[in-house]
Amino acid sequence: MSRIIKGKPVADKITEELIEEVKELRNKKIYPKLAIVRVGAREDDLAYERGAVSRCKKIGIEPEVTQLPVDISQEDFIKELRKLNEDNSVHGILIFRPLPKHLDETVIKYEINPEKDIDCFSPVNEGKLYEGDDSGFPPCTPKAVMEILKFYDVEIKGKNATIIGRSNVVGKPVALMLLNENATIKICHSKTKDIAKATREADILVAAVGRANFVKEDFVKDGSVVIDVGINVIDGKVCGDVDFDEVKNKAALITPVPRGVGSVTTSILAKHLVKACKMQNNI
Ligand SMILES: NC(=O)C1=CN([C@@H]2O[C@H](COP(=O)(O)OP(=O)(O)OC[C@H]3O[C@@H](n4cnc5c(N)ncnc54)[C@H](OP(=O)(O)O)[C@@H]3O)[C@@H](O)[C@H]2O)C=CC1
Ligand SMILES: Nc1nc(=O)c2c([nH]1)NC[C@@H]1CN(c3ccc(C(=O)N[C@@H](CCC(=O)O)C(=O)O)cc3)C=[N+]21
Repeated sequence: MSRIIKGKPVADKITEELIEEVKELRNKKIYPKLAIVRVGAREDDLAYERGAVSRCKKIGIEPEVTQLPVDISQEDFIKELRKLNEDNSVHGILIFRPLPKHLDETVIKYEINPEKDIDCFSPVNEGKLYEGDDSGFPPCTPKAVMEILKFYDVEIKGKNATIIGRSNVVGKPVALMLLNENATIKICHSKTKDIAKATREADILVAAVGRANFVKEDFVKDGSVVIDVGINVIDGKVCGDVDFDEVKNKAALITPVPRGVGSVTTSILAKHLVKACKMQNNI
């Protein structure tokens, strides 16, 4: 039977520190504000929005959601983004990804002000992440995964880590962060042949696919650590990428969904927002 490693204690620790920091800022009449940009109404975006808005309120950060139609043109999207870049009351901007296919992320990412880019969309922050320069903003979810591993004393050095998913938001950066901590990494994606073979050798398995119950018992090595990043909504219920009932008998440690990685992601997001706010106020 696995030990279930929840996100809550990790998120609570970060949240408590931030409550104090924000109190001090508010005493100085500085009011941290997060702008969230959502195009359409994807279920996973809505789950993030709920989590992020309630986390911000708990901490004393003002959340502001800009909701845009799913068929918005690239030109209009960029106009909205420029407004937020120029708005001095906004300290950080989170754009939910993936964006609909007709919006070109490779163009849009050059538009976001890197100083407000608290989830590593801008090539400036991507470059810093690649270089291991921590003056920028690494992406929140990969950072949340690393914080969970650290909190529960999981050794990374010398371990085999397999990641399913290679997006710029989760898969690729989490692989880079695990590599920086001296894991040996393998990245799987939709063109990978025999994913189960690649994941069975993993001491640490990170699932970021976006498909409910994708990871079955035969994907998992006995005694491994399974981190489920996926957020899927089935019949109105949030579930991950891992078939929890099957895998719970094999893994040593496993994160649940909900109340796993997602709750830590929102607290890292809040931490980045406070960092951006302080930088913009020369604190
Ligand atoms: N808990 C949290 O805090 C967060 C959760 N998420 C969730 O994590 C999941 C992944 O998010 P994100 O990375 O943004 O999603 P993307 O859709 O951008 O990427 C999904 C990745 O999974 C791969 N993939 C899709 N289908 C298969 C398959 N059948 N076999 C193997 N690989 C496959 C894709 O491969 P290819 O590249 O070849 O297309 C791609 O690399 C989503 O459920 C999202 O909601 C995301 C961010 C934060
Ligand atoms: N640029 C970008 N970065 C992301 O990190 C990103 C994104 N776009 N698009 C959408 C996905 C999804 N995602 C979630 C994060 C937290 C919760 C979260 O807080 N979940 C709570 C439950 C929330 C609820 O359902 O009410 C939990 O797991 O306990 C959910 C989903 C981040 N994503």
